[in-house]
Amino acid sequence: MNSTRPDDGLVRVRGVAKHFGRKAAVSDCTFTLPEGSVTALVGPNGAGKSTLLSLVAGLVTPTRGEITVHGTPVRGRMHPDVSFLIQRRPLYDRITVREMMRAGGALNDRWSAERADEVLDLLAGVDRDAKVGALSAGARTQVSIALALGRMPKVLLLDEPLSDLDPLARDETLRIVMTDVAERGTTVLLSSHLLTDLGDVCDHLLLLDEGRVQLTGEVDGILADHRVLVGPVGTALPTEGAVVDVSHTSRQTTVLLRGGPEPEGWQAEHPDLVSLVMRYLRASRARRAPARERSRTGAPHPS
Ligand SMILES: Nc1ncnc2c1ncn2[C@@H]1O[C@H](COP(=O)(O)OP(=O)(O)OP(=O)(O)O)[C@@H](O)[C@H]1O
Repeated sequence: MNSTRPDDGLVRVRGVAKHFGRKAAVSDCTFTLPEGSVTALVGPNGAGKSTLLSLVAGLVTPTRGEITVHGTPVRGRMHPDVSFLIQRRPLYDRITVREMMRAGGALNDRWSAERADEVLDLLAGVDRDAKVGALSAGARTQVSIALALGRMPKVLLLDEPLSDLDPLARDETLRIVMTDVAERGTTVLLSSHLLTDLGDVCDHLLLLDEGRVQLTGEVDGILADHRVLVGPVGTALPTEGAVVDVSHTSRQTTVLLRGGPEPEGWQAEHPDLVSLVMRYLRASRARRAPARERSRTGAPHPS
């Protein structure tokens, strides 16, 4: 019986940190992934996304904190309900797709050849007799996803599944993942820098910066909690809510505001996912930039 209440989330991460020597790759991360949710994991290079995915997968042991899947701790071992597609698809190029699938069956205690086959049959289908090394980047990704889903996971972790793919292959890869979500209610955590591709498929967002969670929750709620304000240069910044990012042209100032009432003197609208994340990323870069850069972009000084 599943002892996890729905509002507990299928995946729970509490106070998790991971240090590599003196470097904190992930610090004090707390979030939940509700069952059946599709979460975009975004953040600048080096934010800790791959480390966080490896922690949830159980491939890396946290320095502090606890991760559970379905109430069972994940610590230093791959959880049976989790599949992880790592960034560099580890496939054997010299064998055929059929042999690769057989290897998948031999290496996993729980394996559905039928499920893996279904994934290979999606879209144009993958030739089982082709050598893995001869496949296109899109077909390689499809084989990797077939191997991941053949394990019948409840949680699918994807690290940059769309990198190196052309727009059609990106779209098709996301369709394969979303088919699994629709048919089996799989919970997905997916890291990517390709924000426009994520907007259509992700209902939750996890934004990391310097190893820390900046935003987490339902996309709709996060967007509703933010406003993009546009006003003439010199308009006083809002005093309520949190100013995330400020940018100027010669005539107008644009502000990303989190929370607070709609301020007077500004034109306000809620951002879309891409503009929200872009403004957080720019604010993050400005925080790390020298003071000279901060004064050029008008970004707020780190508090
Ligand atoms: N095995 C390791 N040993 C030492 N440092 C590491 C190790 N793995 C990651 N790091 C460091 O931890 C930080 C986070 O790295 P990580 O790869 O998780 O970031 P990321 O958000 O996935 O980056 P990218 O978008 O560039 O893939 C970086 O500073 C990285 O250099």
